[in-house]
Amino acid sequence: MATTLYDKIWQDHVIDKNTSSAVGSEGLIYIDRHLIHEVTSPQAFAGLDDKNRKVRCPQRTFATMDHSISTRSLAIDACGPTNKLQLQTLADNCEKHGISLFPVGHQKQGIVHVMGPELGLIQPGMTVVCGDSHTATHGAFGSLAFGIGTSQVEHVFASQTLKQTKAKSMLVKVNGPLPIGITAKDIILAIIGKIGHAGATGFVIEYSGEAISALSMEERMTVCNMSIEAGAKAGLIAPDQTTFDYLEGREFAPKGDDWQEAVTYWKGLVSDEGAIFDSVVELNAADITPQVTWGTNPGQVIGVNTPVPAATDFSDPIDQDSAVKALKYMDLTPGQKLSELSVNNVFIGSCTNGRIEDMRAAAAIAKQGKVANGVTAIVVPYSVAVKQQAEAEQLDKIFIEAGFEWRLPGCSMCLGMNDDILQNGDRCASTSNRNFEGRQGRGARTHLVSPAMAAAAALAGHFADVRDYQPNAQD
Ligand SMILES: CC(C)[C@H](C(=O)O)[C@@H](O)C(=O)O
Ligand code: SF4
Repeated sequence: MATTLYDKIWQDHVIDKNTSSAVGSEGLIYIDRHLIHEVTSPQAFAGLDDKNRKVRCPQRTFATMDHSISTRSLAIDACGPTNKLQLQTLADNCEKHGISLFPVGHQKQGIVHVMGPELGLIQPGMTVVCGDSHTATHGAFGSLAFGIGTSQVEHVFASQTLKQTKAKSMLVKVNGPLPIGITAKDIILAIIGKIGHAGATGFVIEYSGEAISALSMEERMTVCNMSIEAGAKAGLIAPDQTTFDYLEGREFAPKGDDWQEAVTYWKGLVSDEGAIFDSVVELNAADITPQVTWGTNPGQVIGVNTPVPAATDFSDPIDQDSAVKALKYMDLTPGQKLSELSVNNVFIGSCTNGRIEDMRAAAAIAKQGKVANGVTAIVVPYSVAVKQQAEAEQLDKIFIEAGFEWRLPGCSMCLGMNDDILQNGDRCASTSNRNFEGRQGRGARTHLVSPAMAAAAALAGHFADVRDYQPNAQD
């Protein structure tokens, strides 16, 4: 029978091979990689300690510091005693249980969803979990990756397994080549705009189509990262030559004969011709324009040249209600042009868009002008490796010269668990993935955009169509 990529990974990981792979079936699955950070691991470690248990597979578990760290200083007490305690607790727990930790200042430190791929820890066909909702990022490698709660973190620590319910499968096809100036971020925002922020609830999404196949690994990670913002359990992209080229030679990738054997296995990790999906959604890449969220969920999104909608534009009463609330919170008027909307903050970073390619795209715009008066713009690479690469390319100099701040890696203003917090009434063009009320600070207003769009907003002081900037500025 023709099966999907999701079915194949499920079947390869259910411990009892008699487990059904029908939607809704329950199975105990083996977990290949467990990633942890300072926020969701302490209670799980405490639970283990209470029961006198050990971490079953410390060699499959990797830790980093990302949420509670400063982007201005490497000192773990730079953001106060509570953050320091959280970070020190992670260090103590990793030491006690023999888990590799990449702390602040370490060459391999980065946001948890990036650290794994950069090291070659995430490979096609694996199951990957982390106590963090954006774990779906790793699906870009054709691995089944999803966020888990703290009690599940404890379960994985103790047993390296997890009870799971087989989700439904959704195929999202993005047909045709991507137009110039349109990025992976615009693709995923357009998808969420089409299906809604809960449109994939109960599903694992597989992304395919010409526009997806043409993406780099890092762009694929951007797409999969936001699967959760459509409500999906996970996002997947079948591995191909782009995946193998990215992985080859990375620290934890298989080597020699093991590499050849792995690639042979990975090549089979595709949905079979004729595999049945529970839902199929199609988009034409040519129709995608630079996206900007206007509301307070990532599905409330429009093209940069589309006027702000009115609640009455929506047919569903729930969407209408949510639009009324969002317009009020965001202080927007129906019909308003985004190009007339001033921003006073710009954040370029996060696990969605802190990649080297993002730094390059933003720098290509930044070199065309200066940050507008009254705008604070910060650029936060998502890992030490990206920071160093960007500095080797002198992108930091371009940003600083244009009036942006160049910071140390971490989650930063994506959710402000450090001191990168917006004030009441601030309006921010942000490359992160969530625009909920108060996400970047109480009363602050977040508009999700691509890195190039964020940089353009920084220079203009309001939203601007990145396609109006000179394309050859990237040279
Ligand atoms: C702090 C963490 C548990 C949280 C998540 O699960 O996603 C954070 O990363 C976020 O983006 O809101
Ligand atoms: S960058 Fe944002 S979304 Fe990503 S892990 Fe950190 S807080 Fe969560």
